[in-house]
Amino acid sequence: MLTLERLGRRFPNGTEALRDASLRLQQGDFVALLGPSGCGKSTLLRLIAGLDAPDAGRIHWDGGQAPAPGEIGFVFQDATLLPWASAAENVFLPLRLRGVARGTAGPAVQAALARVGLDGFAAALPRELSGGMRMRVSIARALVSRPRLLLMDEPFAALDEFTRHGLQEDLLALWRELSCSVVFVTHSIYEACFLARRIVLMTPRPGRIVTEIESRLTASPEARLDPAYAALVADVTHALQQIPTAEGPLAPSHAAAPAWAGQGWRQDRP
Ligand SMILES: Nc1ncnc2c1ncn2[C@@H]1O[C@H](COP(=O)(O)OP(=O)(O)OP(=O)(O)O)[C@@H](O)[C@H]1O
Repeated sequence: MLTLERLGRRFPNGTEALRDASLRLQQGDFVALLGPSGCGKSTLLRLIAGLDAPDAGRIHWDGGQAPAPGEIGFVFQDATLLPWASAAENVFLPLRLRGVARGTAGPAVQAALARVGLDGFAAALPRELSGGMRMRVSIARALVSRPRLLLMDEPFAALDEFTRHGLQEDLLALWRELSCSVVFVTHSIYEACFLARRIVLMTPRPGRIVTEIESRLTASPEARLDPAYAALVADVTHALQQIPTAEGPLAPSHAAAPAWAGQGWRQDRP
């Protein structure tokens, strides 16, 4: 679907957020970008979305053409809903901005709300919804144009654990149903391991992609109780501990992986 070739981004204030970041994304992938705070994960997502431009390297879309508006959905950490507009109006917004008439958009808006379990809440205002429901509206808004690629920037970070688990499971179901690709930014090793088929690890700033671990877990709620999930978490934790920084390895412990780890398939990058 997309190749990122040695992307670099230095902001006008001199902050070098990314250096030589390379990644290949296939249609139908679910990739988690995992790395410490400030390592450039959001910057990388914004470059993919076309919301910012790299200073170095290039982004190559298969077929040579960047996606049309609506082919990429973006979900942020905050639900970012219009507070005065109903759930349905918020979901309609991206279609409205593209000139789609309200009447024509109605079925798509209803379907998107139903897909995230909010059929009965079309008329509700954001303040009448819980945090998890507001995030569902935000996801419905990203899905309403049936994007090929869904970019998610720590969408569940502000939610309680019960809500987060529910939304993670719903997201997996949506991903399977819609067969879109997902790039998901997170700080959480557990979240990355539960959701993603490919867990991509980044160095501290300037962010580079150093290691990738492939998950062989079944994408289902039961995976949380699978011993292979714990083993994958151990693999990723160990790989993070190995990431070199200017001050030494990223984590204080440089211990060997536990014997029961090793379910994931690891590929180090140059
Ligand atoms: N517009 C900007 N101008 C200057 N510096 C910026 C800008 N945007 C981001 N940065 C800096 O670039 C670095 C990477 O930021 P980014 O938000 O991509 O990191 P992140 O990995 O997503 O962080 P977090 O996990 O904490 O959200 C940070 O040091 C940040 O302060």
